Amino acid sequence: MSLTQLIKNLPKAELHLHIEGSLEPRLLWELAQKHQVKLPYQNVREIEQAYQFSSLQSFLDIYYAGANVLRDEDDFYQLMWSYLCRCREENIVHSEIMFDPQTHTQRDVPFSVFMSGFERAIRRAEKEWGMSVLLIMSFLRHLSEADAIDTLLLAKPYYDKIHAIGLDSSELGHPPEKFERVFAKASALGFKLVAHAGEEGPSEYIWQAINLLNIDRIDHGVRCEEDDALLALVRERQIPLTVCPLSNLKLCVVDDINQHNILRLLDAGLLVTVNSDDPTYFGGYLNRNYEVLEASLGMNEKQLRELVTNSFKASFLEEGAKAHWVEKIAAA
Ligand code: HPA
Ligand SMILES: [Zn+2]
Repeated sequence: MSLTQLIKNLPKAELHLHIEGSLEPRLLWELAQKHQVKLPYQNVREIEQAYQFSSLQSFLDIYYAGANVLRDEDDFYQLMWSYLCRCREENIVHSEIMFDPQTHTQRDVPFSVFMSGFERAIRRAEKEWGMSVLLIMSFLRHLSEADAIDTLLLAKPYYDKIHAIGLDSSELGHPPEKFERVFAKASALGFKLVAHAGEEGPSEYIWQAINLLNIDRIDHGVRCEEDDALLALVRERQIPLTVCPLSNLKLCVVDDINQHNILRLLDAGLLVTVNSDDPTYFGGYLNRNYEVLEASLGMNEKQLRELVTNSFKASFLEEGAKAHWVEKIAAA
């Protein structure tokens, strides 16, 4: 079997996916018409052509503008449903999905609207094909810690629907230490913790995410390689990194995909995983990210199997479920 076929066939978990970053240009266009939101584009093609980025911020500006078409419960249902159907096609059997509540509450779209849309789609996918989904509520780091604390309080009626807390948006100038207290509160409430660190920001931000926020997992983290002591710690503690190759290319975190360090980190014994981040903006869903590693970095079958196995090991699934999928991968 070719590696491309094996990528398709293996059951996979995705651990770093922003649901707002899975908004397809066509749905964006349709929802803009539905709600009479004026877009700076004349058609779907022009939306696609606007997805050229030079930095994280240049992407975030377009990403937040796109999210502005999400207004009612059915919009959030359709957004989630489209991604989950894609998971089914790609054999992603488990996904830990981030959402940015502040992107919506700031526009007066309340928790009840987006949470019920998400939930309706998730229940359907669980029922129809047994997919498992966990939600990660992410704070926008360009906003204040007080705003994050308010958001944590607003989410109270939905705590049983949320598994983990995350931190995303503009990294530079917004270090993890800014959110130390709200992460401590979230931890006391029993949430798992993740944070974007070391994507555009320096390795110092990864230290802070580990030592001050006590995260269970680092999103991106590719810049850990710049600090030997950090690299050793991440390896020793097996702190998972949710790496997103196409995202790193599109946001110029790496100049060339041939220079990506993901396989070097894997071969050095780190618990690295492959993810799509914001697939409609970065040119590919999960399988495409694996395919790029084969085409550009020469990923072999052993490395592929390790990466896919890691996606379950690094997940927040219970040990029994992890062992189940690890066995399935070995047998496939
Ligand atoms: O890759 C990302 N980094 C930071 N914030 C984000 N919000 C969506 N995607 C990203
Ligand atoms: Zn991300």
